[in-house]
Amino acid sequence: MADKYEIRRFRAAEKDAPDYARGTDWLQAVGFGFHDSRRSDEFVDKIMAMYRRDDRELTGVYQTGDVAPHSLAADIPVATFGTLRKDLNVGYGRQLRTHMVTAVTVRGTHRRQGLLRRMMTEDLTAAKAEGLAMAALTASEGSIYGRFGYGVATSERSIKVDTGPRFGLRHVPSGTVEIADRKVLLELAPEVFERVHRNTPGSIVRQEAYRQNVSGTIGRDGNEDEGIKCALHYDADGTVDGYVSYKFAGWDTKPYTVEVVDLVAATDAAYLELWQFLGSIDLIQRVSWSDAPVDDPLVWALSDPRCVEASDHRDMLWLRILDSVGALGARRYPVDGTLVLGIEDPLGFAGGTFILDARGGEATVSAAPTDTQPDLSMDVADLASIYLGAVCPVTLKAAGRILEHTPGAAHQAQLMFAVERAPHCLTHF
Ligand SMILES: CC(=O)SCCNC(=O)CCNC(=O)[C@H](O)C(C)(C)COP(=O)(O)OP(=O)(O)OC[C@H]1O[C@@H](n2cnc3c(N)ncnc32)[C@H](O)[C@@H]1OP(=O)(O)O
Repeated sequence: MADKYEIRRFRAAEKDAPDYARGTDWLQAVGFGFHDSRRSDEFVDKIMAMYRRDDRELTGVYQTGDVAPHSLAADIPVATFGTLRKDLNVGYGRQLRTHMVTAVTVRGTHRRQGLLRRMMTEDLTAAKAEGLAMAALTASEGSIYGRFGYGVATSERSIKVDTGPRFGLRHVPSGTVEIADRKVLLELAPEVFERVHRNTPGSIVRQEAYRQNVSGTIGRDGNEDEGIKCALHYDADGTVDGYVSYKFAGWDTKPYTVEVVDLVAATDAAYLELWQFLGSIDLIQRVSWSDAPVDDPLVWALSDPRCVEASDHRDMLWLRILDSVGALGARRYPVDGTLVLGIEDPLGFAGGTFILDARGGEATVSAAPTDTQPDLSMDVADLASIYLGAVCPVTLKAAGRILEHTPGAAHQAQLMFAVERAPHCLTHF
């Protein structure tokens, strides 16, 4: 395979740079892999500008020999892989620089020849060599990434909220909500998100596309999205501490529905009061949101919790630990304790037996002496799953994924890996 394909890595170039076309070819290959329509040159320009702001690295796999007559040219990659780096909130406000993997595609006529495996192992090897302890992705299918050591670390779900007569929250507003021009979100969305990110375990800093999309500046087709509407929440001092970006689903959708595009609230009050606003929109009987938290205060604040119809509970953030000592040492632990963790890593990045000793919130992590018996043993993917406190080690033990050698160790891990509030990741990438 090595001589049939060549891997090239590069950054998105400036519009006038000679190698700008390399990035646009790469992007068209990504679009093809996800069954998108071919994007206009103007849209591609906008995406490339956003990629430059994120400082993404683009990886393409190219055919080295002659391509079949009439088929796509050799400079269109047969496989793509993109990466960017942002901070992950690992609980109690602590941040861990994370290698984010996205835009993974292999052209159908070149699939199952090991191209994904080659791109992934080379990329993770390079990230580890640069000192990163964590990689992350969001997956198109649940069956692909476990083999590479990724584990599900947060989940999300879709909700439909009945905003008819039975809708009502047990909450006395402390702030106010006003409608704004959607364009204000270009500036405000990153500011509000930054506050939310600091408060939310499992949150990853957002890529440039978010503020463009939620403000309707760059819609799904690359054009302005005039359907986007925006409401801002102000605290008692008049500071914007939350927003909702939303769209009306149209008069053909019954019951009449508003779809939440993005709901970001830096305080509990802002969250509930934005829902009070959504529940009060005239002519609307339903509000839907596809990125809702699994553990949602809305349900508990409603007088009638059955106003919320939840569906499609699904994996969201997948983590891949590249350095067990680095990742475990980055966390804060709410209870004292010592655990010896035996970690299997088929790719050889993070395996070994480690002593995790937590005192007063801080951890000391060290490689255990040879022949030390672990309290718990697990695959590196399972360590990733319990890392943010969203997946319970006792449940993974019950599932046969974590082996408990010391009675009570799984429960001890549950207590030690707990975080201050339910993890939720509002960043899709
Ligand atoms: C982070 C993201 O971007 S998520 C988006 C992922 N991309 C997509 O879903 C787009 C459509 N799919 C594709 O482009 C390709 O089929 C990919 C990228 C999923 C797989 O690429 P390939 O080059 O065919 O994978 P590769 O040959 O390296 O396979 C590696 C292993 O994964 C397995 N595998 C690959 N794809 C899948 C899948 N969809 N489901 C289950 N197993 C899979 C292979 O069987 C192989 O297993 P093995 O090593 O045990 O033999």
